[in-house]
This record gives sequence, C-alpha cells and structure tokens, in this order.
Amino acid sequence: MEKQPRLLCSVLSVQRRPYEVILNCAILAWKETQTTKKHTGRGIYGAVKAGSYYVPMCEIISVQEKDDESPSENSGKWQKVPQSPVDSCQHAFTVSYVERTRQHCWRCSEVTFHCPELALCLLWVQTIREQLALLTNRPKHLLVYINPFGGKQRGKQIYDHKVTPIFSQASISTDVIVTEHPNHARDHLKTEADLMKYDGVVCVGGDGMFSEIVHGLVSRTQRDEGVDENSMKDTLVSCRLRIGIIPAGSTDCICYATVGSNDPVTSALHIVVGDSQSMDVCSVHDSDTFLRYSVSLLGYGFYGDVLTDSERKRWMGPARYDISGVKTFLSHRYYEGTVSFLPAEGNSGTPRDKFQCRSGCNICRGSSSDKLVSKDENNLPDAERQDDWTVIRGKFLAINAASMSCACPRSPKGLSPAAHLADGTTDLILVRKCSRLDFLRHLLRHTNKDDQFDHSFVEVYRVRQFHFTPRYQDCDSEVDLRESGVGSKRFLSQICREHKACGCIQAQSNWNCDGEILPHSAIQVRVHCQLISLFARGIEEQSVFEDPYALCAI
Ligand SMILES: CCCCCCCCCCCCC/C=C/[C@@H](O)[C@H](COP(=O)(O)O)NC(=O)CCCCC
Ligand SMILES: Nc1ncnc2c1ncn2[C@@H]1O[C@H](COP(=O)(O)OP(=O)(O)O)[C@@H](O)[C@H]1O
Ligand SMILES: [Ca+2]
Repeated sequence: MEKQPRLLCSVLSVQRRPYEVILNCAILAWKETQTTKKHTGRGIYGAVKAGSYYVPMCEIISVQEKDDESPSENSGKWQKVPQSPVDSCQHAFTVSYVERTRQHCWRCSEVTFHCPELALCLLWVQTIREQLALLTNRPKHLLVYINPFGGKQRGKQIYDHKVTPIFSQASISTDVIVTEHPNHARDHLKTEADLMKYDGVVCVGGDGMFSEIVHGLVSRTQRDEGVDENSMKDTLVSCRLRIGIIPAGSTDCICYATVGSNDPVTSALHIVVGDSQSMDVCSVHDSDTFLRYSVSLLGYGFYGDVLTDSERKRWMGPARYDISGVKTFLSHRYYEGTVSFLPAEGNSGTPRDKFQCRSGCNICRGSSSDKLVSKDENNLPDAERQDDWTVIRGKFLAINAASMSCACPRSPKGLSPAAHLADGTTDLILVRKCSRLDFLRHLLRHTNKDDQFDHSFVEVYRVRQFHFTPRYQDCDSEVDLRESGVGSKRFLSQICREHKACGCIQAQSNWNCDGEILPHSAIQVRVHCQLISLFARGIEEQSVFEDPYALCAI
C-alpha cells in the first residue's frame, strides 16, 4: 500500500490497552504500544508482541462520539483510581466498519477508542468525518421500492429490521415505496419519480423486481435522451443512477452473482460504501418492436417452461421452482428452430475459460473502452460484420443466454461460470435433443463442480448478438411432424388448437427473461455493454475473503 501522509497520530486506548492510532486519507490503523508486564516468578517482566490492525477508509461506515460510562467498560462495583494516561481516558469515539465473515458476507463491526481529553476525542471524530465526506461515491439519498410479495413475502420485514438501521447509521435518507401491484415500480420510475433527487435506486425483492427497476430506469433514460428503444441499431445511453439489490426473492441470482451472497446486510453495506459494478444489458426485440431487457438469463425451452409452469404455483414460494423443475424435466420437451449469432471476438475470452469474472475483472475493464460501439479485434463495428454471423438449426431442449454467470444458491457457479458481468457479451448455450439421462447429467452439473459444457450435445458460444426463429412460426404453414413423434403430416394450425387436449408436442416455448415470462418465440437480442451500474463490486477473490483486510494484523 502506498504510504500516505499522516493526518492524526495519538495514543488512545482500546479495551484499556494503549494503542498508537494513525489516520491517513486511506486507512485508520491502530497498533498496540504497551509492553505488557508479565510476572515470571523471578521478578523479571517481559514484552508481549504488539497487535496491529487497520481498516481502509472506504470501508468505514460511520464514527460516533460515545459516552464513556458504558456498562461494558465500567461494569464493576467499584471505580479504579486512574494511575496512568490509559486509565484516565474519559472520552471515547466508536468507529463502525465493514468486517468480512464467511461466504462473501459482510457485517458491521465496531471499535471504540478512548481519549484522555475531550478536545482530542472531538478532533478525531471531526477528522474521520471529514475524510468520509470526501468519499463522493457514497449515496446520501435513495429511492427504495419494496415488493412485499417476493420470495417468502418477507421483503418489508427484511428492509425494516436489517437494512434501515444500517442506512440510518450511515446517515442515508430514503424515500420508500411499498409496491401495490406488478409494474408499480417500473411505471413510477418511468414516468413519475423525480430522479434528480436521488443518488440511487434500491429494490427489495427478487430478480423479477430488479427487472422492473432496470426497465423503469433504462426506458426513462432513453426517453430523456431521445433514443428510440424500438430500433435495435440505436446505441442505448447508460443510466446515471446506480441500483442496489436487497435480496428478498426466490432465486436472487443477480444479487448472488454480483456480490457472492444473497444476504441483505451484505447488500446494504455495499450500498453504504458506495460500491459500483457496471453490468451488461441485453435488449430483446421482435423486428422493430422492443420487447424487454435482460441482465441475467434468457432461457428458451427448459428454463422457459419451468418458469411458465412455476407462475401457476406462486403460492408455494421459492419451492415452486423445484416442483416445476422436476415436472419440466420429466416432460422432456424439445423445440426446433434456428439460432444465428454474431460471435464475440478479440480479447473476450471463451465460456470454457477456467478463470471467472471477479471484482476488478480485467476483461470487463478492457471492454469499457469499446462500450459505445461494439467492435471486433479488426475494429469493425458489429453492424459491418454481416459475414461473421453463424447459423445453427436443430432440435433443442434448452437455449440459454447467460449475460453473467447466473450463480445462485441452487447453482453456486451458475449456468455459465466464466461469463462476465460487464464485457458486452452473453454466453449462448445450446442444449440439443438428447436422452433424459444425458440431460439430467447436464443439469446436475449446474449444481456441482463438473463442467456442464463437456457433453457432445452441448455447445456454447460467446456472442454479441443472436436471433432465434422457431421452426413452426405461424399456424398457417404446413409442417412435417413425423420426426416429432406425432405420426403423420398435419397442419400446424390443427396442432396448435389440439395439442393441449391430445398431449402431442407443443411447437413453441416461452422465453424466461430474468424470471419474467416473455410470451414470444422469435426474438433478436443485442448486448449493450455496461448499460447499468449496481451498488456492488463483483465477487471478491477468495484470498481477500479468507484473509480479511478490513481488520487484519499488519
Ligand atoms: C431436475 C433438476 C434440475 C436442477 C437444475 C438446477 C439448476 C438451477 C440453475 C438456476 C439458474 C437460474 C438463473 C436465474 C433465474 C432467475 O432470474 C429466475 C427468477 O428469479 P426470481 O425472480 O428471484 O424468482 N429464476 C428461475 O428462472 C428459476 C429457475 C429454477 C430452475 C430449476
Ligand atoms: N405489490 C405487488 N403485488 C404483486 N406482484 C408484485 C408486486 N410488486 C412487484 N410484483 C411482481 O412480483 C413478481 C416477482 O417479484 P420478485 O421480487 O422477483 O419475487 P420472486 O423472486 O419470488 O419471483 C415480479 O414480476 C414483480 O413485477
Ligand atoms: Ca456479459
């Protein structure tokens, strides 16, 4: 760490032991100074090795003056007569800071420094506050939307009990809206909210609720900037406001994949310290009609069918996905169609890479300069790479586009473990028709450490754009369904009318678009590099986590 000039340096006491406490603009450090007297039985006193600690300024949450007569410090029945400067410390201040615990979870921890004089105590408090005020990336005023019906319907409780105290401690003020119906948050952001008042928007809920916020903010930004969302060719304008996610949904994939956990306190602390993580957003069109945005999973076939079935079981809460997952797996439906895509080239890596997108990812950082026009290594804009499109026809059990890993508690490394949060690409995973047993093997690899792409029936490509067209696109065309096991040649129009009753194949699936059903089959998708930002920093390397630097021996 670069040496910074000291702002303050004093001997203060922590738990009745003297520490040399140093403040510079990057860290607060405290190092034990006293040579503790130990009686050896022979009249000799020895020195105990001093402990040193530091916390980065950017991870200090707040500083408060403290009444020194706290019961924890002076709980005895009698008061000791002060004999040394340490014993006479009457004034104190408490610093709250981020502490890393297990599995990428953060907690709020505190340390109290006792000072011999009031003036010194006030000087410390004021200087730390001044340093915190220089951290301009921290939000001061937030707009919060709570979905009271997401996940286990505990959104409001989670916010009131776990998040509000942390925001108050960090002096963050909030306007809170508890949503009353689907799309309440989206429409409020799109048309009513006075966004200039806020430094960020927070959603309390699951991926569906996050999707509402993204739609509200992105659409509002395009409208304000005069960008036509219906035009696939238009470059979208990035949103000014960062989004915070307090996980209170069923899958919480976006929170899990950007923070490393689905813990509300951790997410609240990432908001407080003003973290920032850019994210790609896919726009989904049907010809010249804008349909939706997606930041995590666009899934046709298996994941589309799971979602469609699970919506009817919403009353079950998160367990609906397990029931619908098994049911959809047993139905073993496949869908025919054509996938065409524009591969990502240059330094974008591949979905089979062994390294994963982590906090400060170099690949994502490198992509930010290309963000306005997506180009390949020969510097050709996507629009001029018409010859580079690849076309694949087939029968698919699943077509998944993962714009990020899609890691979640059900699948800790995600659908595409090497996908990047902010590289301007999505990983297109094609699972061709195969036996039930093979498909099960593939699905189970989402839940363990084995490579889910290492199957002959699975292909994966890193792409900037893709199109999907189902084979049976409209009900007037004559099709041959013998291969589909239906028997003889028929008209699809008949099948569309009859398949529900007769149990024959369903010609089309729906897209699962970040957990929302998109009742379209033919779509065109384009990735917009780093269109939004989250109050997150990406998943920290395990080494940072196992050897926490927020409070560590130095
Ligand atoms: C028969 C055994 C199947 C085992 C498959 C396990 C694989 C699980 C991978 C899950 C990846 C999920 C990607 C994220 C999707 C979410 O956006 C979406 C909505 O979340 P939320 O709004 O919080 O409810 N969740 C889903 O689509 C659930 C998919 C579950 C599939 C079993
Ligand atoms: N007040 C509300 N009543 C009903 N549905 C709502 C409300 N607010 C938001 N929603 C919708 O609930 C759906 C699921 O929300 P989400 O928070 O993602 O929970 P889950 O993870 O359980 O699916 C989203 O489609 C969202 O639009
Ligand atoms: Ca990406």
